[in-house]
Amino acid sequence: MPRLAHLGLGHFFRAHQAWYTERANGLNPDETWAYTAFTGRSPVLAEAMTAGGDRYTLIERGADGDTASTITSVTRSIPGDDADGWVAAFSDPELAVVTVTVTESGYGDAPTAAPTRLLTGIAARRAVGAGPLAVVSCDNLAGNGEVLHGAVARLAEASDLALARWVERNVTFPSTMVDRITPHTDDPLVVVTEPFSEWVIAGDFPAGRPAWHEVGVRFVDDVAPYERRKLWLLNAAHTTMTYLGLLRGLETIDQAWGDAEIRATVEQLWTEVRPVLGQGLSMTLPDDEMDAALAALRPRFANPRIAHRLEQIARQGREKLAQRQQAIMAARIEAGLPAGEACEATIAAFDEIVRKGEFRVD
Ligand SMILES: NC(=O)c1ccc[n+]([C@@H]2O[C@H](COP(=O)([O-])OP(=O)(O)OC[C@H]3O[C@@H](n4cnc5c(N)ncnc54)[C@H](O)[C@@H]3O)[C@@H](O)[C@H]2O)c1
Ligand SMILES: O=P(O)(O)OC[C@@H](O)[C@@H](O)[C@H](O)[C@H](O)CO
Repeated sequence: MPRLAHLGLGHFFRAHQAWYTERANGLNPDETWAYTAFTGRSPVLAEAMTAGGDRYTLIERGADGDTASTITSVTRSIPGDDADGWVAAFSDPELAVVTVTVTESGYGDAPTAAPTRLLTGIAARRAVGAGPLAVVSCDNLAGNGEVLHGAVARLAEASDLALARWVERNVTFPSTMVDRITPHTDDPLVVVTEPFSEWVIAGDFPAGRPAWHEVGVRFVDDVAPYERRKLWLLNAAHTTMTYLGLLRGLETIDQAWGDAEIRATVEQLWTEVRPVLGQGLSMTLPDDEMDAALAALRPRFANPRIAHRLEQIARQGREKLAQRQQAIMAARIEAGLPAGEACEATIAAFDEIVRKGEFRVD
């Protein structure tokens, strides 16, 4: 039985966590790890993956060409509404790690959101004495592990105090910084992503994990400075390019980056972010790490072949702005600085898009 489970089978999981696992398996053929992957909502992708023998093609699309590989680390794909399949996966003592990518909206208290479903699985696991587990959020949320832990703990405390105690003793919620630009594609068995990839993890894995550390994953004591770096430099820049770009009739990130005024606004955003990047954190990354991140970001945004659509990034705009531009502005104001023109311009563009009603931002 697979020792890994995933909630939120989609594009990013297959370009990132499943890809790292595939590579770790390649280096450790005697100790391979496999995934059971559950969709978050619609069953369509699980059905397509099953019909395709759970093998899919990952295309790493650089500015100059493609590299294609077949990924086999997902061995079972299950529709998210298969409650029996979910309970069976959690009841298996072999299960060691559950990764999660359900978007920002998947952390609420709806029955279909991640916390409720995880608690159902964890309760089943406790009932059969199947042992400890790591639950790893891989969504673009600040403090994603803490957020998920808090949500699961609150639900447990409200329903069953003994279960809440069991969660505290047996389930860990590592925090992660995840990065790999992965646009959505139409073919369910083909995932297109960029060559760049990063995964930084802080936290314990009480039942073990794949040898991700052998394939570039960094294990650190505190992931917050890495998350902050990525969220405020990359994701905030995506948000700025998206709303400014849509207002100008542009369609993709590389087009927005190619617009001199938008590019200048992004560079201005990075200037606004820099003095507050470490604010409220216990450590700040060294300047040269920031410079390296920005030097890598410019060609990533310019990649003309990745076609990352602004309409995709525009979704869930309010949640994203709260974590990105509004958080940056709050940090600047707290530091006695002006709120920041690039952040204000992004929010004004978002408001204009909402007013016009041409694009979905919810
Ligand atoms: N695509 C990227 O470039 C990228 C990069 C880094 C991180 N991420 C993170 O991964 C997340 C998913 O991205 P993706 O490209 O895989 O999207 P996707 O649409 O391909 O897959 C999203 C998955 O989440 C599920 N889901 C969505 N909303 C949900 C909800 N409210 N409750 C429960 N399940 C829900 C969907 O059913 C689906 O299984 C992003 O929101 C982001 O946090 C994505
Ligand atoms: O994934 P979202 O929807 O939070 O934001 C859209 C993009 O900014 C995002 O997916 C990036 O491509 C990604 O975070 C790169 O690692």
